[in-house]
Amino acid sequence: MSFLGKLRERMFRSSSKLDEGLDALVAADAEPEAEAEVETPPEAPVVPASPTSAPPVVTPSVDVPEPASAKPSLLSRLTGRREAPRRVLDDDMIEELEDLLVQADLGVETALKVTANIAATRFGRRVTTAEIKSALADEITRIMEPVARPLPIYAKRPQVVLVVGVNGAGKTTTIGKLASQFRAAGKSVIIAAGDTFRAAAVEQLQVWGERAGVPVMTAPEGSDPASLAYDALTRAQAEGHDLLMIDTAGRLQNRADLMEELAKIVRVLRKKDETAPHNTLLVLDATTGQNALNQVEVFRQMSDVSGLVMTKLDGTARGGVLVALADRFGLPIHAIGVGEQIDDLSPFDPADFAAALTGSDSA
Ligand SMILES: Nc1nc2c(ncn2[C@@H]2O[C@H](COP(=O)(O)OP(=O)(O)OP(=O)(O)O)[C@@H](O)[C@H]2O)c(=O)[nH]1
Repeated sequence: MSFLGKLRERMFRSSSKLDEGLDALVAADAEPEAEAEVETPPEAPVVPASPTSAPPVVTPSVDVPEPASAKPSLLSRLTGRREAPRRVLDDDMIEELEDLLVQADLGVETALKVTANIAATRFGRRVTTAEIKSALADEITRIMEPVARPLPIYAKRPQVVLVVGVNGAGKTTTIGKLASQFRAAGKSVIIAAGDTFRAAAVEQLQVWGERAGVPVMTAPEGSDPASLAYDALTRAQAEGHDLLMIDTAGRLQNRADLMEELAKIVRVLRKKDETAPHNTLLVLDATTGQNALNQVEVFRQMSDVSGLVMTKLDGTARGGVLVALADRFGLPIHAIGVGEQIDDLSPFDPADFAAALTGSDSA
């Protein structure tokens, strides 16, 4: 199955609220085709309806508005098939679209920006659901394109990747998936189980290490994570590994302690390599919706976050938060998690994501 197919199937398996909402948006107030009378924007040229032309092809990039009072095409009258319902894009519809986007976790700021851009070239026009979905997908793609960047791989060996995020966000799983992908790409990887306070977290990482075929360095429960990080970097250098991935604790309950713990890990890593860590990956759980924005703020205060991985995009209708994140922070999005299996981590493709989120066919 193509990535888009898989993403679509998984991302909103439980419910595609935005997709359904957009369908309802136009259908709710659709005008009978032949009766719609709206004012054509004065500056817009009017395209005469040709009696022999096919039903209008809906493309968001066409700036020429539909004639407001267009009758059903000859083809649709002959075949008796209904054309797609249309609704005038007016203030009411824009407001409803904004609400829909806010509900889909794009956040108020991003929702307003996106709808304003859609309205800029279409206000007063009679639009179909497909046109709105496609326009929305284009806007989302435009926001996301600058941030869609795979985890950079440097010539520097070992490249140290610090992985941060709250408990349960999917750090361990993501480290396992990434390690497996890097191994498949011929890189040698070593993992350090830096959440030394939770035996279960260490065990889980060992399971993932086995699955990925990658060694996992551990330390006794309750020992200093910075000391483990130091030992792990020493070993990675001695054994010539390409990548060292360091898991960390995610106890936000005691923010000051966590901040000190992360700072200390960075300090000791720099004793061995002053350029380390080379990446600080923040793992976020899509199902937390807008809370993910707060987590970025908090972790940016605690560490030098260089990129994001968004997990659990399968089966949530809250994936829109990724758009808000891209719009607000502009941090690179390296990958997205779409399941619990080892190969369920995909590079982030903005057009595919936008198509899956909106239910559009434009990708
Ligand atoms: N559906 C789904 N589940 C995921 C994904 N990524 C992680 N999970 C699940 O989320 C749960 C938490 O993942 P972990 O990797 O243990 O999270 P963590 O951040 O390491 O959490 P702690 O070990 O508590 O610090 C596990 O049950 C994973 O299987 C994903 O992309 N999709």
